[in-house]
Amino acid sequence: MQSIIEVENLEKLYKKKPALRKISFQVQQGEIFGFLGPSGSGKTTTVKILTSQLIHTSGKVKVLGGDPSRSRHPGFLGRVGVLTDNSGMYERLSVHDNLALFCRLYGVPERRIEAVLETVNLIDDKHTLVGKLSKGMKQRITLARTILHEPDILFLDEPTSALDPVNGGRIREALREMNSRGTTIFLTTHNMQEAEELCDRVAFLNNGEISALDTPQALRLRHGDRTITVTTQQGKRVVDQNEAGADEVRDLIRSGNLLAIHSNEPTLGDIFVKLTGRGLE
Ligand SMILES: Nc1ncnc2c1ncn2[C@@H]1O[C@H](COP(=O)(O)OP(=O)(O)OP(=O)(O)O)[C@@H](O)[C@H]1O
Repeated sequence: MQSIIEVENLEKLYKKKPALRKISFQVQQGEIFGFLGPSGSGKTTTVKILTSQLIHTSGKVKVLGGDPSRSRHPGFLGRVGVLTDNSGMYERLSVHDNLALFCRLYGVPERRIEAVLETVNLIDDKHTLVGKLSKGMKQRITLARTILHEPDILFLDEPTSALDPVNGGRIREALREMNSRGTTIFLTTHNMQEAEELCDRVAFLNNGEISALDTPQALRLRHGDRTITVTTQQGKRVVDQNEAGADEVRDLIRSGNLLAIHSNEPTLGDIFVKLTGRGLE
């Protein structure tokens, strides 16, 4: 697979104070890459550097083969989508008319409007004024605008923060659909459940440093304690996942005393705390 983002020893100082401390990572084409970290860990700073909104202090950054800070290299902006908090929508225009404006701006045919509204599940609100939309719907029309020009990479900074579970779920569904059609997604979040659900790989960012980077499954395997909890009529008991534990579980099944078995796999949030000594919130 090909790297679509390459970051090497990236450092960012704000007035001599480090926000990113020489981090390195690569994102492969077609993946959903999660950047997880608590508030102030450097997620937004990273997204801004990768999308040419901020200049880094030192290190190498390549997005789509070029340095975003220097070049706005040919085709860069046309191949990248960035979802930010600021919707920039006209409240007195309908959903359709807002998107039609952006179609003209991007040089995209208006037939794309139907397709993006399908993706974000807003087709029934095509003629609703943006000012009348709920917060979750506004977030979805902003996503629709971001993907009008079919970007190769989509950068999302906390896309579902402040959304209720239903609207958050709709955004995640839309992201999965876009990813299945080939869009690479770089997602920052402090919502570890969102990361577990969506991401092929995750990086843990803490205080401007990457403390782990792998698939959620590999992280769980590496940091799990390989035990299971069995529930019997007498209560709960933790059993090691080894031969002695297997004998114990077999005996419980034979005796008819076993009520439930649960794996004790850690969540990404548990692993984050274990590695960094702090939570994600
Ligand atoms: N313009 C700025 N000037 C000075 N310091 C800044 C500036 N922007 C960010 N910082 C500092 O850099 C560090 C990283 O901030 P950043 O916004 O990248 O973190 P974040 O992980 O995105 O946090 P959040 O989840 O709260 O948005 C923080 O200590 C922040 O105070």
